[in-house]
Amino acid sequence: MTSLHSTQGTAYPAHEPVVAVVVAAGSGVRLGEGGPKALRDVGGRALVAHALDSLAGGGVSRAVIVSRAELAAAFADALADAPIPWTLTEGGAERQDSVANGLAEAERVAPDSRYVLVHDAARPFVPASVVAAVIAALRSGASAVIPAIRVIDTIRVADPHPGEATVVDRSRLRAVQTPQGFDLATLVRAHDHVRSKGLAVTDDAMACEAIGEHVTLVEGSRDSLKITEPFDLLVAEAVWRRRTDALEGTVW
Ligand SMILES: Nc1ccn([C@@H]2O[C@H](COP(=O)(O)OP(=O)(O)OP(=O)(O)O)[C@@H](O)[C@H]2O)c(=O)n1
Ligand SMILES: C[C@](O)(CO)[C@H](O)COP(=O)(O)O
Repeated sequence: MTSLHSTQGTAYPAHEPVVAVVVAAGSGVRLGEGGPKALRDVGGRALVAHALDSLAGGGVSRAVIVSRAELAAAFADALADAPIPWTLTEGGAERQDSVANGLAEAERVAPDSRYVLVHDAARPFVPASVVAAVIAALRSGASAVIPAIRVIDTIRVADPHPGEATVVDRSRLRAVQTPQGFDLATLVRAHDHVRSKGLAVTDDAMACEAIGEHVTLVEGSRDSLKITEPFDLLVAEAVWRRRTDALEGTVW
């Protein structure tokens, strides 16, 4: 029997499909040499494959990977044993352009998906529990959901005067992660809006706020670090080793 979940007066199946747009079209300049970032290896598996494992574990049913067409064969290799079906589409100059392209492809390949998660391939080790929490918040009626964590350093805002900076109250600060979850039609409308207005956004929740949507926070995870610089790869290796050890019963 299919159970139904009611959101704003409309009934939807509780386990309707969720599509993810996984952006992987960046240049990876800060990571440096070693090939496309999403195809870099941790624990014998490409980062994009780890990302799909995490998304599938949390309840995502199919994925649109956004990258470069000339990497299609390499992605097919890396994702030969992916846990969910995926398709590849071309990226754009900025992350927001890549997301917009991915959304168009998601509407094409997954017209039955009411919800979309937008995820950085550069965050391969997001725990499945975080993915599931984002989806649960969407199913509870939120239209835009972001995972976020507290900051652990004292933070200062740099003043215009060189060498001077002002402390800010870090108890109110949050570092924002992905996957960010949305009602698919709302996010498409948000991206159309920011493009037509020429607005630059660094994440998709910002695009939704630009059309007046409320953004809901759920707890993120430090495991979900964004692999940006070479040091981050070392941390990712450690996160992966801890996970593998946990599966094998080794205590850290
Ligand atoms: N035009 C772009 C830029 C970024 N991204 C993706 O957005 C995510 C977050 O970007 P970041 O980690 O900052 O990656 P890069 O842009 O690749 O890094 P860099 O700035 O060092 O080149 C990554 O998964 C990246 O592939 C994308 O799909 N298209
Ligand atoms: C979307 C994001 O991961 C949220 O923290 C982040 O903004 C992406 O990184 P970028 O360097 O801004 O592309």
